[in-house]
Amino acid sequence: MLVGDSGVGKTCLLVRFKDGAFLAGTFISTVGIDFRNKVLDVDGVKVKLQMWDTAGQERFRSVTHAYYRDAHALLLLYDVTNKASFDNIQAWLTEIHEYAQHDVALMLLGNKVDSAHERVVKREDGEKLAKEYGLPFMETSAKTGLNVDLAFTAIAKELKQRSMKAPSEPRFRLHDYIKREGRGASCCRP
Ligand SMILES: Nc1nc2c(ncn2[C@@H]2O[C@H](COP(=O)(O)OP(=O)(O)OP(=O)(O)O)[C@@H](O)[C@H]2O)c(=O)[nH]1
Repeated sequence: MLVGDSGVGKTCLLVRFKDGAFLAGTFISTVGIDFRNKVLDVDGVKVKLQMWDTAGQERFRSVTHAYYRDAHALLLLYDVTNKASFDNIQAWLTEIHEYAQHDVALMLLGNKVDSAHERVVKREDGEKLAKEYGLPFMETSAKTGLNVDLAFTAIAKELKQRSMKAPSEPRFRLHDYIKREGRGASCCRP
């Protein structure tokens, strides 16, 4: 499930991952909730991701609350060109702790890094916040595709590991994976 303020790029990130395209131009805000499926091959196993795109607007909050409970993973986004969206991350985390399962896989993403001139949230600020909460963190761009596949693949690997419960397999470590694979990605252990 993708969550975060309105306009941070949740729908665009999802469309980039699903279809490899970027929705440039008019911003059409999500109404309520929407979903898309994608089947991934994760180390030889087919993983079907059902990805829920939530509306960031406050007026739809009660709708999205109902979906947290069933989410296995959450991508929490802010927009690096919008300070308020970053400042609101703590409020989103409070909401997540209230409504989501306590062991939900959670990742923090700072989106729109292609807009270098408009950036107001430094990468280090994202890293610091992620470290504070023990979250894996990456900067992404739905426009260029930077780290988009990586974010979803890392989550898919984590979910596959959790559902297979194969003790013989080496434990998948999401933090280490994104640190190794990410372009400009970083991770922060608690
Ligand atoms: N430059 C740039 N623009 C982006 C990026 N991702 C999204 N946008 C733009 O940001 C605006 C909002 O994108 P959406 O994906 O609709 O935002 P959202 O988070 O789904 O918004 P809500 O549905 O209201 O919650 C659109 O005009 C997009 O074109 C990105 O990575 N880079």
